[in-house]
Amino acid sequence: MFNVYVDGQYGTTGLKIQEYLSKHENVELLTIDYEKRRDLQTRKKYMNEADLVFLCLPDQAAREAVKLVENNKTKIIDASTAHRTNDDWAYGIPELDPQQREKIRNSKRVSVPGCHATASILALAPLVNKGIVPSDYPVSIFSVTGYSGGGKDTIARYETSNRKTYLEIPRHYALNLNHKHLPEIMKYTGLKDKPLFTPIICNYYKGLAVSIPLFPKYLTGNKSPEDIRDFLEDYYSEERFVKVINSDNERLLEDGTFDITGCNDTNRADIFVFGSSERIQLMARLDNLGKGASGAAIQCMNLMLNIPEETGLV
Ligand SMILES: NC(=O)C1=CN([C@@H]2O[C@H](COP(=O)(O)OP(=O)(O)OC[C@H]3O[C@@H](n4cnc5c(N)ncnc54)[C@H](OP(=O)(O)O)[C@@H]3O)[C@@H](O)[C@H]2O)C=CC1
Ligand SMILES: CC(=O)N[C@@H](CCC(=O)OP(=O)(O)O)C(=O)O
Repeated sequence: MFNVYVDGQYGTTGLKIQEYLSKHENVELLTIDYEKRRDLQTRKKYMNEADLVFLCLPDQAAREAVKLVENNKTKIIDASTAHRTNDDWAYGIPELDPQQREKIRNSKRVSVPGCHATASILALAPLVNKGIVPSDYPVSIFSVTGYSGGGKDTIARYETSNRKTYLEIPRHYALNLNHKHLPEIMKYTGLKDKPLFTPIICNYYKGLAVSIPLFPKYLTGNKSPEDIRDFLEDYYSEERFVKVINSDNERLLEDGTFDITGCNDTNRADIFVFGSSERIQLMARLDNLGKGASGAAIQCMNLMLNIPEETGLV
């Protein structure tokens, strides 16, 4: 049995991680009283008692929390953006390449990827790595997400009875074109130029999908959608949590539209390749609180504690 502590356990990702841990047979959860959740000494005590700590905090608080661990035993998984491009931390996508799972397994410090970043990297990284999408390709990523990705303050704004009318409609954000997930997307796909990334937050709780247009005549070898789909299917063929969806019956709803919530309540990411010999739409969907955050954190924990990777996950 491993002792596990969640710092920020009353926040959105923290509560979701706790939900997973409460059903996990290999771990004992160290709980902190709600009133003590920001008390430095109590947090420090739990962190140093634990075999593994999840940080579910804002970036600056996560950086400070790392310093509270004063022993060599406690492993840390950080859900924030603070350490995602730091080479001393392993990046928490086991499916990234053939080495990544081992890196996570052997690391005491693992950073959980951003939700938009996970979907974008799973779709693009193998293609850039193989040279099919040139590393200087002008990539554009369009992402539609539920509001839980914004954390408890955003959730409260959406769920109050007298909410602003504009929250009822989809809203583009990060229009400074400098969203915080861009550095990790560049680092782990190998893209040389910053993608044009447009996220849109909508009036539903969870579920996210990225759409990435690709024009075959600018890809290496003028690839068709079938070529790209076959390549990705082969690349992820051994993976339990990444699926390339091939059949049209599974791809679309009965009226021909796409279901952004199709991976909700799972730790799965689904990849889709639509299009023709002229235009391709590469898409990936996930639960932003599942494979996009807390599910990915549990998957990494299992690896770091040498527990079967899929334990507690569907
Ligand atoms: N929501 C999502 O889909 C995802 C979130 N993340 C990342 O996970 C982290 C947590 O996000 P999320 O759960 O959504 O955020 P929330 O705002 O829902 O929760 C954050 C929690 O951290 C606590 N907290 C804040 N500052 C401190 C501090 N100095 N000391 C101790 N506790 C503190 C808050 O306490 P209090 O109750 O007092 O406010 C709150 O409980 C963020 O870095 C976020 O970027 C990553 C992937 C996806
Ligand atoms: C809807 C919404 O606001 N989503 C968040 C991302 C959620 C996520 O992946 O978490 P990190 O903050 O840890 O990167 C955003 O785009 O900033």
